[in-house]
Amino acid sequence: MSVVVPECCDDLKRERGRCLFNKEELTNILDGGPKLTEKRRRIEKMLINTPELFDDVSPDYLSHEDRYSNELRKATQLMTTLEKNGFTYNDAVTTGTGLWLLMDGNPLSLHISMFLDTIKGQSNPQQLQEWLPLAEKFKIIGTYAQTELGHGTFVRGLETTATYDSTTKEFVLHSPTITATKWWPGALGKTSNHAVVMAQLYLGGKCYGPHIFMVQLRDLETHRTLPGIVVGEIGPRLGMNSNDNGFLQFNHHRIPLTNMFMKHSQVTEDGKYVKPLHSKLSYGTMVQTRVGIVYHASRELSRALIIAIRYSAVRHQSEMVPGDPEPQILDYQTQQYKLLPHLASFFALRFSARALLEVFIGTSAGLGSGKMNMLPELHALSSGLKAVATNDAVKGTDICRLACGGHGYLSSSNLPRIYTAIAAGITYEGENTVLFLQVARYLIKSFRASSQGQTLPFSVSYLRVQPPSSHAPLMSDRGLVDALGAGVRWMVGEAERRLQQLVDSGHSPHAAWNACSVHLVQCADAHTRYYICEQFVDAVSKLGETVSSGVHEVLRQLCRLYILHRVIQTAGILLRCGAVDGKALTSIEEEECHLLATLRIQAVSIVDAIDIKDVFLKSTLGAWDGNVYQRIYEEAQKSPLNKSDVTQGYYQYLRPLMKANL
Ligand SMILES: CCC/C=C/C(=O)SCCNC(=O)CCNC(=O)[C@H](O)C(C)(C)COP(=O)([O-])OP(=O)([O-])OC[C@H]1O[C@@H](n2cnc3c(N)ncnc32)[C@H](O)[C@@H]1OP(=O)([O-])[O-]
Ligand SMILES: Cc1cc2nc3c(=O)[nH]c(=O)nc-3n(C[C@H](O)[C@H](O)[C@H](O)COP(=O)(O)OP(=O)(O)OC[C@H]3O[C@@H](n4cnc5c(N)ncnc54)[C@H](O)[C@@H]3O)c2cc1C
Repeated sequence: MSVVVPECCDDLKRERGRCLFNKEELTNILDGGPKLTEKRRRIEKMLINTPELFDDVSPDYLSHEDRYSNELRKATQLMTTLEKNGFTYNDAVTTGTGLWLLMDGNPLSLHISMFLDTIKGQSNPQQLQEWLPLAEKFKIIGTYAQTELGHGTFVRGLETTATYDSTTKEFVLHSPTITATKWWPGALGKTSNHAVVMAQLYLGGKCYGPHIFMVQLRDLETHRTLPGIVVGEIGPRLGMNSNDNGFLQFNHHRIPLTNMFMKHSQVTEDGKYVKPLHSKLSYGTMVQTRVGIVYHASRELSRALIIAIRYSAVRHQSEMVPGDPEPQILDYQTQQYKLLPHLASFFALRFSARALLEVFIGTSAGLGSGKMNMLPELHALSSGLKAVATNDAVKGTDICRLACGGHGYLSSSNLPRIYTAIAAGITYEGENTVLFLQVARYLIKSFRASSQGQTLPFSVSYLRVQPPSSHAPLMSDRGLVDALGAGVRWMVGEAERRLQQLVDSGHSPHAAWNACSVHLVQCADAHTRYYICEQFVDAVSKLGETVSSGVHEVLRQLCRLYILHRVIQTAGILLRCGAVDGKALTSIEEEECHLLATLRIQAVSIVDAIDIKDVFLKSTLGAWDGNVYQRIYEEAQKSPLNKSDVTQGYYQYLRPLMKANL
């Protein structure tokens, strides 16, 4: 049974008819300018015209092995299509487009991200010349092998050793225990023939801490594992099952001296160690990846929002007024409250991701000329934003799923897959609590430095002990952001006081730190969100002069909603430090409800402006035409169980049970 699909259902037509702003202009802002929109669309067109990039059968119906092969087929096709058409894999990553065709964890993602980034960021000139062309042309395929069975977070605790043998000018890589087994790296199991491996460097019996090594794992002709190496796949996971996350053990495996990445620290032929300019430069690939994850999280959240908001405009349920037709569920205030603050979050994250990228580019340029002073600021910002972005994207995506009721639980809605993919982001690339604790360390250090009269770097300058008083009226955007800043300053001051009190009463600084760590994580979260609010307000006010009034108004409303929501979430702290009073909070709550109703009218148009095509949304609930029920029904027909009326299971199990004398 198939029906003629209307261009777009009446509900969505009506929603789109109410649009009060120029969608294309908003699309351009989100992309970073009209040229980037145009480029993204060119890539999309090319991909859409490549049928090999699509699934014949939903991966849900494939075996574990077939899922992997199918994803590998698409990933390799994607890389060749991009290359042939004059684009790079980076174009597919930065626009999000290509990856959405593969997104259940694809076996080349670690190669095009962390493997290449390590080669670019950690190689000396000779290494770069040797490895980069090979990796860029896929002559070698690699991954980033750091985490072990026993340690992921605590990089200094890794157990894999790289012991230098000056007689042969080789490193001997070894996994001395079961817990030293590398565990988790994407594409390590079956795809990669190389890996960048984090291992403890030993010279003359002394350990110099974790360093990075280029290691060939498999023969380049036969793809068989090399002697001295055991490698395999770790088995099914919550999601991302089309990637071959792997394990790896070394048994006194030898690699040449020149395979240690030597841009920052070096080992000479006679086994002498040359220190890097900063001891954490070898963590550079992680920092770079965290910057990218902020974008990635915002993109995944936006996919979920498009699906849930379009569906909420199509779905009618219950009676708002007895006897009236069933309303669109988007008309319920509670539905608006579920979805619209997350829509505001998406914009906030997108603008913050851009600001972070600029800090990253600036810091990297500085590193090139030996300037290390921006590194702590970049580490704190990238850690905090990675944690907030993934936490919020996971929460927001799940709320989108719940907001779609039962149908959100269907695989064909694509919400479960978006959720499981982004859920991993809370853990990988630095578990979020751990990253927040790194931010907290920076906050406390900055707060103490300020007490001693030192000038603070820009992202923490508002923490200075005697800040200038805010002149903005409290209820203005700036006034509320200042109030949030005052709240964070109070929290950090309180954390510092508690730490000091514990130390004064005889606790060691480390024990005191652990005893305050719940509060410290809250400080880091609040600080990062304050930064995000600032970036959002700045971005909207800067755009003010350059964009049409309709677009500016929508952005202003989204920014306002983000700030109001944040103030309500932090009400307890803001009341305690006197930054707001109960009366102000009541009016903020009322304003938020009013804003939800205002934004609701534009909600479908706003998600349209995010401009993600149906082939990338892959959702029965979120397609442009709103033809939800027909799509769900047709997807169900593809279930292999529907191939026959009576399944084998009936003959094998059900019938014998029915015939048994129980
Ligand atoms: C994409 C999908 C695939 C996924 C892939 C993966 O997951 S791959 C696997 C991903 N795995 C992970 O992400 C693992 C997560 N774990 C880690 O990254 C590290 O173990 C750590 C950062 C938690 C601690 O590191 P540690 O024990 O070595 O350090 P410490 O705590 O003793 O602090 C000492 C000082 O160093 C400073 N500092 C630290 N890092 C940086 C930096 N990058 N830059 C600058 N500075 C940095 C810190 O602020 C402190 O400064 P202070 O206060 O003294 O001035
Ligand atoms: C899908 C996926 C893909 C991955 N891909 C890769 C990859 O390509 N390459 C790679 O090398 N690794 C990869 N990883 C591994 C990932 O980086 C680690 O899992 C991550 O760094 C967390 O480390 P862990 O698993 O040891 O967690 P743990 O550190 O054991 O965390 C467990 C709990 O302990 C808490 N905890 C730990 N330390 C502290 C502390 N100091 N203070 C307070 N609480 C603490 C954490 O907050 C958490 O609640 C991947 C993981 C996943 C899930």
